Amino acid sequence: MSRILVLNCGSSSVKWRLFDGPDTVGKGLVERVGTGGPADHDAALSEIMSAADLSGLAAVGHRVVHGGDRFSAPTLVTDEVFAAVRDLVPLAPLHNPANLTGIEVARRLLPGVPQVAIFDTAFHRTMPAWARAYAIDTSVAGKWGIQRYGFHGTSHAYVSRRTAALLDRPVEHTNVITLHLGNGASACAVAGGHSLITSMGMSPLEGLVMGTRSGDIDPTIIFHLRRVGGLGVDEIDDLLNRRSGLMGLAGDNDMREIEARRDAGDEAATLAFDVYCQRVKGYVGAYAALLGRVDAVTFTAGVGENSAPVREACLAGLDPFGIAVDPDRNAARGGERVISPDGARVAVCVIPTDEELEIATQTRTVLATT
Ligand SMILES: Nc1ncnc2c1ncn2[C@@H]1O[C@H](COP(=O)(O)OP(=O)(O)O)[C@@H](O)[C@H]1O
Ligand SMILES: CC(=O)OP(=O)(O)O
Ligand SMILES: [Mg+2]
Repeated sequence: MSRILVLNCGSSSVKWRLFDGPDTVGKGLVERVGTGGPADHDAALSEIMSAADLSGLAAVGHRVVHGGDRFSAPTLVTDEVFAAVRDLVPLAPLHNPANLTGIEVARRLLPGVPQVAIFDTAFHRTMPAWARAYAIDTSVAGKWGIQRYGFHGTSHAYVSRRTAALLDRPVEHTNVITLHLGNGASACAVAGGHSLITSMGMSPLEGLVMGTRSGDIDPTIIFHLRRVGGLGVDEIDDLLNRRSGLMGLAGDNDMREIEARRDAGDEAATLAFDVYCQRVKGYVGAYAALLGRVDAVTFTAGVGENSAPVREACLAGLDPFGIAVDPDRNAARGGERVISPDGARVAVCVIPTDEELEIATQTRTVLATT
């Protein structure tokens, strides 16, 4: 059976996994990278690739965050595809550079091994026109390619499918609100297995509060900082992408630290926690309205899988919507699980995401057709 290496370069971590057929034969995680720029990612990757036994590889599958208008399926990386991903860097400044570094390092160390790109945006290409459009002049939007794309698609697709399986329901008749809460964070309303709408937009900056990203803000803030505050456009970009979110509100992007400080009575950490969780709750309400019927709400990724206090706060007070969390089930640890009380109208689930498995599976489909 063929061996596949998967590289998932996120904004704060590099995850890698080596598959031999369906089995995982090696894996690792390098955390807290990215603060020192792409050099960080290059070093982490070179370390990984020298530590693992990469003989007999059939392919390397790469997570690529922004695929723009062009990519809606897993794609063999050619020079031309590489250039197209590079052209999208301005729309995913924390991610596409790291993804390109991953491809470059893999090409350098594994010459002749096919490289396959799996795009975060692909799952959301089914979003209806009203979910993709921003309400601005359509001629301006058309000229500059301004539209909503959505991200974390590999994760939203995987956990919504696993949610249906856990609940023993057919995917095509299951509506799930998936909450991917990692360093980057996004919500998705998945209707019958398809993305209906998601909180990230043209770039991974829109929507929920994140580790270092603001999520939704009034665009006037940008004009004001430019015109009145005298900040440059690049400074504002840096502020909103790298120095906002939990980091901006409390000086730390790691939810573990925010929780520890909140427990100790720290006001900034308490405010950061509240802004973060109330934003999630607002999206859950909005997406319940858009879906009409909600069968499940599923938490995933670093914060969603591990933080009982965040899960509790995000859904507190939603009993009138049939959404509730059982405190003991929420506090227990484990793999795929239901944390709502028995008989609740909406199942609340925790599903560990597995972007790497999904990427390996999709990489094999490309190999099978080329
Ligand atoms: N036990 C925990 N409690 C709260 N947050 C946690 C815990 N473990 C991990 N996290 C959070 O998960 C984040 C990383 O999530 P992850 O999905 O791996 O990120 P990414 O893929 O975006 O780099 C960390 O920044 C940290 O805040
Ligand atoms: C798209 C995105 O924000 O990814 P990550 O959560 O890995 O930073
Ligand atoms: Mg991630």
